[in-house]
Amino acid sequence: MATKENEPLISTEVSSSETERSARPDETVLAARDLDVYYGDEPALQDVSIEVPEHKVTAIIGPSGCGKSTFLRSINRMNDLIDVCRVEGELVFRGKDVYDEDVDPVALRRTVGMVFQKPNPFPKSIRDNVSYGLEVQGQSATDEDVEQALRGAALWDEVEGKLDSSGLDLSGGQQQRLCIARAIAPDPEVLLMDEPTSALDPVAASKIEDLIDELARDYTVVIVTHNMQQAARISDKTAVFLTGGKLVEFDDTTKIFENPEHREVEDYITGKFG
Ligand SMILES: Nc1ncnc2c1ncn2[C@@H]1O[C@H](COP(=O)(O)OP(=O)(O)OP(=O)(O)O)[C@@H](O)[C@H]1O
Repeated sequence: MATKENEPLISTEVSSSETERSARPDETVLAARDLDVYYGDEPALQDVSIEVPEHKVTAIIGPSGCGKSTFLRSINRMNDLIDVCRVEGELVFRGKDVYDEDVDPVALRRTVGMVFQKPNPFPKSIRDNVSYGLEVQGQSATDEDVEQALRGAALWDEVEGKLDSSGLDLSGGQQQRLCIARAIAPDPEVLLMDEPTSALDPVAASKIEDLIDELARDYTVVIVTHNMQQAARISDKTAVFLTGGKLVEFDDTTKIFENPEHREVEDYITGKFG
């Protein structure tokens, strides 16, 4: 759908590191091919095909109930925990279908970590929260591992010297960065983030956005967000799901926000529906 020249629907100003990232060629690390997901007989995703590029930020946007979280949970098989959920089609990570019988979901979740909407640290010390990320995978965590993960989550400077205090005593934004530290401790390749800033105040949210930009240097990030400005600011690629769990458009973020192909996408982005 063409828009008037020089009139983007949403401004997609990018930071310098995003420009560096955008200049890198896309190398697919994760691909959904004709993916269908059902809850009982109800389809939540229909015929979704998408190629997620390595070390870039891919945003998943769309109205409530269109299957964004379902898609994210399909990638690291969190949907396995829902009895009525059934997956058809392919979800290939580094050439291997994650639904193959010989894939261990726990090992998969080490490589494909997840951060949720509401910060959910355990009622344990900051150190134990981070160590858990490794210990759940059967590895022990050294002080260096803990420091490295906290540094990676841009939290170290705020918690150095109080690693034994409770993770629950941190602010909401710090708790979310602690959850990110827990997710990156086992050194995953992919980080799935399900609306990671929607429970935070704008300052805390902005810190997480900056952090996501940093994280994309080391990890491939897939983020679900309701906030279109956020998707425009931080992502390289954007996938737009619309009602019925269909992927309507997937392209460079600038293209999606400045000149989408589909009228439904333009209507969604300009707030005409959704
Ligand atoms: N555990 C479940 N059991 C049955 N149906 C479910 C379950 N989880 C999600 N659904 C249904 O699947 C569809 C997609 O839900 P999903 O949570 O993936 O959408 P979403 O786009 O992430 O929504 P939101 O933006 O509101 O979080 C919805 O119709 C929802 O009701």
